[in-house]
Amino acid sequence: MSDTPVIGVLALQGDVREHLVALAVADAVARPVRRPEELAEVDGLVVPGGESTTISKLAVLFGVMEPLRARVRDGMPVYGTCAGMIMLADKILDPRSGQETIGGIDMIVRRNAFGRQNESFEAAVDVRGVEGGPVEGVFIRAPWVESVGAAVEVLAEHDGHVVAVRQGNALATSFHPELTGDHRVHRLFADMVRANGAARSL
Ligand SMILES: NC(=O)CC[C@H](N)C(=O)O
Repeated sequence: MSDTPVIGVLALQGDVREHLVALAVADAVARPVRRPEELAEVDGLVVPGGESTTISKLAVLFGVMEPLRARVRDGMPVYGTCAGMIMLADKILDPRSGQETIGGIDMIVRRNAFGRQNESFEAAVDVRGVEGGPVEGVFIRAPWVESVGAAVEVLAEHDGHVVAVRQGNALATSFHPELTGDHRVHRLFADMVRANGAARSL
């Protein structure tokens, strides 16, 4: 892999375009991914925000769910925002019927958790590993992380709830940095993809 990683955005449903733009700003080559052949060609993957039940069902329909699980198990860097965070949870509370996840992060996530209190809101969030002050967290019917296993690093909390985590090469945020002009979290992820590529070519 050259210094410019190729990062896919799972393009089944959700805010794919915004992630493609954010990744390009973060000096990655960004591509939509729908099919297993496209997944095989990327160095890392973003799972966007949207509606997690729909993304789950379409992933099964497009035959990409098992390949996604295999690549995440194999250590491909992956970043999920909002619905994407839900997709990366090993377990979700109150899943809709037929809703599956890719998994990869040992956490239990509650869907629409902030929604009951506050449908959508913005808040300054300090994210460990992101330099230069808090990021603007855009929360839209956002999940929160109810509990995490020992291998999971908590990167941020809001109102006493965990909203950003990392486990190895998997990163997830409840909020949507792709909807702001501040792409520091995407840079952090692009750096994770670069570091993973460098480690593999040793
Ligand atoms: N902004 C979002 O991605 C919302 C996620 C949505 N509430 C879900 O459960 O999938």
